[in-house]
Parts: sequence; structure tokens; C-alpha cells
Amino acid sequence: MTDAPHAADRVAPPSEAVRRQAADRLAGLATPAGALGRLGEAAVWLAAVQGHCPPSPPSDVRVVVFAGDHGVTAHGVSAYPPEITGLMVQQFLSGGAGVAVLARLHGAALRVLDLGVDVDAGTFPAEVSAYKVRRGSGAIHIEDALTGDETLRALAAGAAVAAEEVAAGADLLIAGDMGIGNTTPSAALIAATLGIGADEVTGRGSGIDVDALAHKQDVVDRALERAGARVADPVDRLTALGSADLAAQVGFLAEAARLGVPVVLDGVISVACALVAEDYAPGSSAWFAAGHRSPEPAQSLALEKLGLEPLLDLGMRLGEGSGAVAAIPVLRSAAAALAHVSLLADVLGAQDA
Ligand SMILES: O=C(O)c1ccc[n+]([C@@H]2O[C@H](COP(=O)([O-])O)[C@@H](O)[C@H]2O)c1
Ligand SMILES: Cc1cc2nc[nH]c2cc1C
Repeated sequence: MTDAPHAADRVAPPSEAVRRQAADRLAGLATPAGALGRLGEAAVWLAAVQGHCPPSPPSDVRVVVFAGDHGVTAHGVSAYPPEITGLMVQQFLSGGAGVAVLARLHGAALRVLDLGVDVDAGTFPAEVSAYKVRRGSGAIHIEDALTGDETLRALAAGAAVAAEEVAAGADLLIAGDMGIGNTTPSAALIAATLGIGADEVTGRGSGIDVDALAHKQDVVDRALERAGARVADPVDRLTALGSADLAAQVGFLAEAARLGVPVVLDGVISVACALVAEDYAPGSSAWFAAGHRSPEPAQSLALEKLGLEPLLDLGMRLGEGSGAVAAIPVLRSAAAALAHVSLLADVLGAQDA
């Protein structure tokens, strides 16, 4: 076991009193009971995490994309070559990446960080590589992803970034990912956390065929076998099976929760990190909402464990935080509905008057 900065205390929960106030208001709206469905549930969650009812539509949404490469990509687990990771980092900067387009549309700020891209630190602007931990993370079926020290540095980097975004005014955070091969460590982290097998968690990622899927499952299986009992500890789990970019996301999510700022989760990478964050900083997941459902089987299993139901189910598997950003207007709609839909008592009262 590493002497990690284990989250000492349970993360303080969102306001239960405001949650109840919001649930009561929802029940009193001029709609049939439950007619707002998950929009209503999202509004109640938003009120509780904001600490006031009715909730406000999130107005300072910040997306941070954690980029990194993964040693497993040299072993036939992805449909794309690892060079795409660095090229896409440039696309986040120039505004052509999918999440960049959606973030612009919905007025969200976008920041990309190179935690572990397999390029020299000088490849990107200095602020992009300010938290770089290493060039590429280990191929998890044959070696640890990171050293214990690198895991701690990545966790601390993610926490520092969350604190920066909160200090700058964020009222909603999103962690995105960019990394060819990253659905393999994500699946391994989810399997290790849930105590289930590679056959249940391994998916087609960026679009591999049936043969590659069988091979990827074997890679995940070997990674789990190699890591053994060390996976009981969330920090050691990241060292064995994660990566610099995923460990940083865990630190980011846990710190956002500790600071009491809500987070919308994205696809399988984001949800894998949220699952580990819940172990690392128990109580964190009360601050998380699920933006969308990914076709990756591991994401649904992890969401179920976290008790989260996705807002959207569009078959998206882009990553980058894109599914979470697509859910921003849904959350804004939820806040507006709870704030501005008439109360049924007032409607009935108007009839009597
Ligand atoms: O978000 C998801 O659920 C998701 C599912 C499949 C693929 N991705 C994205 O595709 C890349 C990883 O896919 P792969 O097949 O290379 O592991 C990575 O950059 C992710 O952002 C993302
Ligand atoms: C082009 C491309 C863009 C991506 N964005 C997130 N993952 C990705 C994977 C590929 C291959």
C-alpha cells in the first residue's frame, strides 16, 4: 500500500433540507405527479448541490479534458493509432474537436491538459503541459501503469485543477478524456472496483471488430490477474491499472466534490474515474450526475453501482466530455422548470377566486 493522501474524511453531502424542499416543490408543480421524469429528478439534485431552491441554471460551466496515452495501444486494443491523441489535443486548442463545438454552443469554457501524452513536454503550449506526469502510461497487462509517486502527483494535479476552476467561478464542472486505448484501463478499473470479470466490462471502444474484442478482453483479464489483491486500495488500483490522465481525473472529481461543486459525468472513462473517486473520497458521488449512457457495458455497470441514471441516451461514444456537455441544456431546462412552472395549488386557487 502507498502512503497516499487517502481522503481522510467522508465528503460532506449536498443539503438534505434543500433536497426535501425541492422534492416538495416538484410534487406541487402544475404537472401530473412525476410527469417531468428525470428532468424533475435532475432539478432536485441541482437544488441540493447548489444549496438553494429553486436551483439556478448553471451559468459558469467548465470542461477540463485530461489527455494521455496508454501502453496497451501497442497491443491491438484500439481501432486507431496512438498518434491521434496528440493530434486531437491540437483540435481541442483550435476548436475543431467535438466537445469544443458543443462547449461553444452551450457557453462552457474548455481547457485541455496533457497529463501523459506520448510527446515531449514542449510539444504543446506550456499551460497545456503544466501538469504533465509522464510520456504515456504503462501497458497494464504487463506492467504497472504508473509508479506510486506518479499516481500521487496525478491525483494532486487533478485536485489542483479542480480548485483552480472553482476559484475562477465554476458552478458546474465536467471532466473529459482524450486518449487512444483508454477504454482498456477504464474497463479494468471498473472490473477491479466491482469485483467482476473482463468478459462483463470489455467493449468495442472506438470501434474494434470481434477478434480485437476477444483480444482486448484477454488484455483486461491479464491486467486484473497481474494487479491481484493490490486493487483493494483505490490509489494502488490506479497505479496498477490506471494511467496519469485517469488518476488526474479521479483527483479532479474528488476535489470538486470536496469543494461542493457539482459535476456532470461523461462516458466510460469519466464514470470509471467517478467509481474510483467514490472509493478514494467516499461520498463524492452525491455531487455527480450522469450526463449520458455510453454503449460501453462497463459504464452502465459502474453507473448502476453509483446509483446514477443518465440524462441522455444517444448512443454517443466520443468521450472528450461531449456527452456531459450535451446534457447541459437538459440541466438548464430542469432548473427553469422547477423555478418557473406554476404551482398546482395556485392554479386551483385561481379557479376558486
Ligand atoms: O466515452 C465513452 O464512453 C467512449 C467510448 C469509446 C471510445 N471513447 C473515446 O475513444 C478513445 C478510446 O477508445 P479506444 O478504442 O482507443 O480505447 C478515447 O479517446 C475516448 O475518448 C469514449
Ligand atoms: C478521431 C478521434 C477523436 C476522438 N475523440 C475522443 N476520442 C477520439 C478518438 C478518435 C479516433
